[in-house]
Amino acid sequence: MNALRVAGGRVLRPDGSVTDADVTIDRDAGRILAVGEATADGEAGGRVEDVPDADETLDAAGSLVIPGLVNAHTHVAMTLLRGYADDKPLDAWLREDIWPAEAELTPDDVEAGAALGALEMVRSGTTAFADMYFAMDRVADVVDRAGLRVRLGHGVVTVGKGEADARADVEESLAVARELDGAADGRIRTAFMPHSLTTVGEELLREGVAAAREAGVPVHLHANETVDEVEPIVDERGERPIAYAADLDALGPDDFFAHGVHVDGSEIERLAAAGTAVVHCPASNMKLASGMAPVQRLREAGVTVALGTDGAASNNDLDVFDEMRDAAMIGKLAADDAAAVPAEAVVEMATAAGADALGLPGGRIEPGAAADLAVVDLDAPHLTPVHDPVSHLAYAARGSDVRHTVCDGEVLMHDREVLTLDAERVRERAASAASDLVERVDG
Ligand SMILES: N[C@@H](CCSC[C@H]1O[C@@H](n2cnc3c(=O)[nH]cnc32)[C@H](O)[C@@H]1O)C(=O)O
Ligand SMILES: [Zn+2]
Repeated sequence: MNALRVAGGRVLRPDGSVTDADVTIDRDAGRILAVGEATADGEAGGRVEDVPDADETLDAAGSLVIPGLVNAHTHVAMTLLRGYADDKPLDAWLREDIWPAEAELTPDDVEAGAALGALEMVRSGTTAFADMYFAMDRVADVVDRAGLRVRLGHGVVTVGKGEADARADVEESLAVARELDGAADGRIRTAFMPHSLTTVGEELLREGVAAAREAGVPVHLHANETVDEVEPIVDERGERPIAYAADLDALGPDDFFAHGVHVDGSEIERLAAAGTAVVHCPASNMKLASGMAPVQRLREAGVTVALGTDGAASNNDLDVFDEMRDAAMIGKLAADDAAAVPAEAVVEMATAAGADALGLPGGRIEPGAAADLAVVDLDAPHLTPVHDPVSHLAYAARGSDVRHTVCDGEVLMHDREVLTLDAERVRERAASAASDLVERVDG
């Protein structure tokens, strides 16, 4: 066996406690073998028996070992549009700026943007994400190379398209979902991804969801993001969006919806009963002034709530630490209660709940779990003193505090050096793709 030991750190356990422990990983299996009490010489010992000698050790002294963070909703190649169009509401932002720019994006551009996003995620301790975009074979290549885990899908938009183009978009999404599932040694999983309940017509939604059920892949879409999106559904159908989703058979236990900002009590009950997860994207919701998701109420009702950055054009970064802080802050404001959405809750949302929402392994540091973790350097002024490491994760730490990132037993970043991607090249390529893109759009 090839063993990797993350030694000498403090480990965040699934119950939210933090203990001094070494984490021993079976690299071949990509699994955590043991979480042992650390001894003076840094060897796993104490209560853990039969822990193999390490072939490689990652130093975690003075650091906090946490599950790899999960970014449960993004459009990773949108890093190319970071800062391209700001300060507009969703509908105008998409129609006036983003969609016209995306119409010019080539598969090479998507690959360049996805590589930049992957670099950003590895550097900030994210090991798994959900991605809705296009040219998904290119995104899959990047994920494979970067060593990350993903649930990806081709996003379908049918508004403004003719029947043939609309149908082809649905077929593309289903083909991606069928063909890429299980790629990269199983690190790539897929979903059918209609963009939203208003940007895809009813007939194609119904057909696509039925085909997704047949293929055994989940459904991921944007739901209840803005008032402007909820109103037409209510006006035309006389039912709320989540009821419409249920009517489409899109409200299943493996499905996960982004946003869930404007959900009423009946919709919260339906989501909870169906076991459909909600991906809260607080920064995007604030930036586009979409509204405040009722996170505390969703969680109290038993809905699995994960965290997502959404695309870098509405955030404007892919740092899940920021998302934890934003979720806690806006959650308190929305509930008018400083005790709402506490530190432990957002940490759980960014780890175990994220993995559960996406149906991916990871999210917990315990024997048998996927070896996906991040090591956060606590040796920094803004993290001193350490009264409560969980508080720091939620409120004070940032992505740049991550020293090491491990996914599926592979070290993706070691002492802030990304091993799987050439950081310099990735940045240069993305910057030049972005400036060429803007020239094409404006010219
Ligand atoms: N095949 C589609 C592409 C859809 S990908 C998913 C889409 O979601 C868009 N998007 C990004 N952030 C958000 C958001 O917050 N709400 C809704 N859509 C978003 C993104 O720009 C992208 O166009 C087409 O032909 O246009
Ligand atoms: Zn989105």
